[in-house]
Amino acid sequence: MKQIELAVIAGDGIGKEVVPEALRVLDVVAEIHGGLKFSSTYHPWSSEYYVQHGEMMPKDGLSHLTQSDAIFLGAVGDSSLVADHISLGGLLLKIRREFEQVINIRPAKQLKGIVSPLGNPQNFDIMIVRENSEGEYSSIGGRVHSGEDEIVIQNAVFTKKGVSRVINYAFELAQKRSSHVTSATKSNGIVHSMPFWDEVFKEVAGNHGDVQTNSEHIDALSAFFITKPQTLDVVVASNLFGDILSDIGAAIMGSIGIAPSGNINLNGKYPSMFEPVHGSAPDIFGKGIANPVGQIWTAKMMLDHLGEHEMGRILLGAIEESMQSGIKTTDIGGNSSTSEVTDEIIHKLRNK
Ligand SMILES: NC(=O)c1ccc[n+]([C@@H]2O[C@H](COP(=O)([O-])OP(=O)(O)OC[C@H]3O[C@@H](n4cnc5c(N)ncnc54)[C@H](O)[C@@H]3O)[C@@H](O)[C@H]2O)c1
Ligand SMILES: O=C(O)C[C@@H](O)C(=O)O
Ligand SMILES: [K+]
Ligand SMILES: [Mn+2]
Repeated sequence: MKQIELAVIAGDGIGKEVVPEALRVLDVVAEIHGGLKFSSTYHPWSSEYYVQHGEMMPKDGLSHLTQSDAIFLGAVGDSSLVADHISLGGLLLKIRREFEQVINIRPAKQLKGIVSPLGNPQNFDIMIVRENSEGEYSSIGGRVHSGEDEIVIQNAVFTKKGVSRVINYAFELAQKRSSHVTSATKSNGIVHSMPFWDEVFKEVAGNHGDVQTNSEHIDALSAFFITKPQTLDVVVASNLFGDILSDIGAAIMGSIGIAPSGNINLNGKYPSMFEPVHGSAPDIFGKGIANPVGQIWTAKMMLDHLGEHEMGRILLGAIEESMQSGIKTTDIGGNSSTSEVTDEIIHKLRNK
């Protein structure tokens, strides 16, 4: 029996609704597999936890996660309780950084049974490779003086190590796909970091002669996601550009509610973390209508990461069959509840 230890952080808002649903699905996956068992350790770290304890997680919180095979997270953020930069900084971004989850992979492709809002979507299949540890998300800078004299500085950090690492990852991934990498740049306006990004991209491209490349400014590339997504394969981007592109990728698939992601640790020192692209969606929390597909597809990515590719393939098939049968939440044009969608996915899984 292969025992998989999961550290589970449902977090805030709809994270608390979709994580239990995906765990229900994973238990069925284990049952069908026959030789697999998930054992979950739940951590209540969230904005509510902050209100009670004055911090998003205990001081030794990370040490509770190190032994797990993977971290399975929902969403973090409840600005009615804690400012977003405190809640995300104290939990989500802290885990990404301290566990050296330096790459964030976010697929955007058409799923059977889900209608893209694009008029002519032409079967796109994109993988966004987002730098996940530095760039625009660096907490370097500060605020001085006040009122009309206030000065605010936010620095972006781009290291040779970090940039070449994410670009190399993108090229290696492209070699397993359609062998094409698009770089998201903005070297016409951001005059230090982005020309540097372009140089590193060229250098890495030179070592991967079999991979086709192009480089697009982020504004134009954002539009290409809408006008010609079928021309994109792997898209490599800095932390902020990758964040924005992944919401566009989710939108052209049909909803932010279905997009999955993996925060990948490459050096094996710490576990990787899997979470949907979406946040805590306070506008729909508590209504039972959150789309669980993002969290369940995320579970599929986690299965792949844990070497269970066959189960991952079966799970994605079950998601697509459920969507084709019309059991969907309202964000993708259905009228089913969160748990009805999960039940249908489980039903399809059992009939595979
Ligand atoms: N990785 C994360 O944990 C993460 C990601 C994004 C935002 N956040 C946080 O979440 C909070 C809300 O942020 P936001 O509103 O910018 O983004 P959001 O992704 O939570 O919501 C954006 C819109 O998408 C809808 N939506 C999101 N997930 C859905 C789902 N599963 N099913 C159906 N509809 C869904 C919401 O109802 C909302 O209309 C903030 O505190 C933010 O900081 C966290
Ligand atoms: O990384 C962020 O900015 C948080 C959230 O928007 C995400 O995409 O995970
Ligand atoms: K999330
Ligand atoms: Mn985001």
